[in-house]
Amino acid sequence: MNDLKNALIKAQEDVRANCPMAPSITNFVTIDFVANAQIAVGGSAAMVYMPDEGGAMAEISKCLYINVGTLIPVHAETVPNAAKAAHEKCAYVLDPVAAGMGELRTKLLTDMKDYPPAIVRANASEVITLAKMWGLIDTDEGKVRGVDSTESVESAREAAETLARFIKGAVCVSGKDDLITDGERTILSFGGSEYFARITGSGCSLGGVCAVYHSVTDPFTAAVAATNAYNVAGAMAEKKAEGTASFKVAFLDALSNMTGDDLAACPMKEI
Ligand SMILES: Nc1ncnc2c1ncn2[C@@H]1O[C@H](COP(=O)(O)OP(=O)(O)O)[C@@H](O)[C@H]1O
Ligand SMILES: Cc1ncsc1CCOP(=O)(O)O
Ligand SMILES: [Mg+2]
Repeated sequence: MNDLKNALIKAQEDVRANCPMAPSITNFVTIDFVANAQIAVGGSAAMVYMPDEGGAMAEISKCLYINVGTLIPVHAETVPNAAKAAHEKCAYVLDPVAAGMGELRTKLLTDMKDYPPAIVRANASEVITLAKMWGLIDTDEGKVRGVDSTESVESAREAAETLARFIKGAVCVSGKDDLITDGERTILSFGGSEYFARITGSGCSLGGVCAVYHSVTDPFTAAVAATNAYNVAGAMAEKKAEGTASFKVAFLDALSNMTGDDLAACPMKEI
């Protein structure tokens, strides 16, 4: 655990020192929150849409963020172009929002098996569904109910570990407690706030923040750094919040003051 804590401290220092740009192809609902969270932790944001833009961004950044939350026809070209370019030239974080819903989403996510992300950040249902889609596990679990999870974080452990080994990266399953694994090590990160489940975009923005940290460190450390940042900042924000809107503001404030020591102090447990 001490090695991990030191890596978290270094990751936060490197992000603040280098302000890495982690470009996103992300949904229209939460795009502003994603950009603001990325900037708050010390990174820089650039949101793109067009079929040639993800490839161009893969040339000038270390990690892209792809979130399939609100698909429109242009994404049929934009998403695979960006994912292929990022897989070859740098890396990408995937949020498979509402995996299993609709033909285009299913095709885009299924095809990503051939050019996988370095980090999958999703809720339990989405992680189980993606692992099933890629033929990595066989289970009756993984029922899709729009963008929210119907499964517990613990029930996604096998799917997450199998997926992490397949992508040779990390999987972060979010929920009340968050599970992060690289297929060898699996940890739980604690904290956060129930307010997260009452605002939209906490999951989406967490994926964008994973991409910022993965621009300076390995997938597992990056996924833990982002998750711990949310757990620490979420707990701080809850103390100030008077409702969901003031929670969101206080959360971004806390994220913008995040230090490496805060990330290392977040309660974690190896399981
Ligand atoms: N009940 C909860 N208590 C504490 N933190 C939570 C809770 N529900 C979600 N979170 C946090 O909210 C963020 C987004 O997770 P989640 O809501 O599972 O993603 P999604 O929005 O994609 O379904 C994560 O940082 C997670 O830890
Ligand atoms: C509500 C909604 N609909 C399509 S994408 C989206 C945002 C989901 O955000 P999150 O999974 O972070 O709550
Ligand atoms: Mg989500």
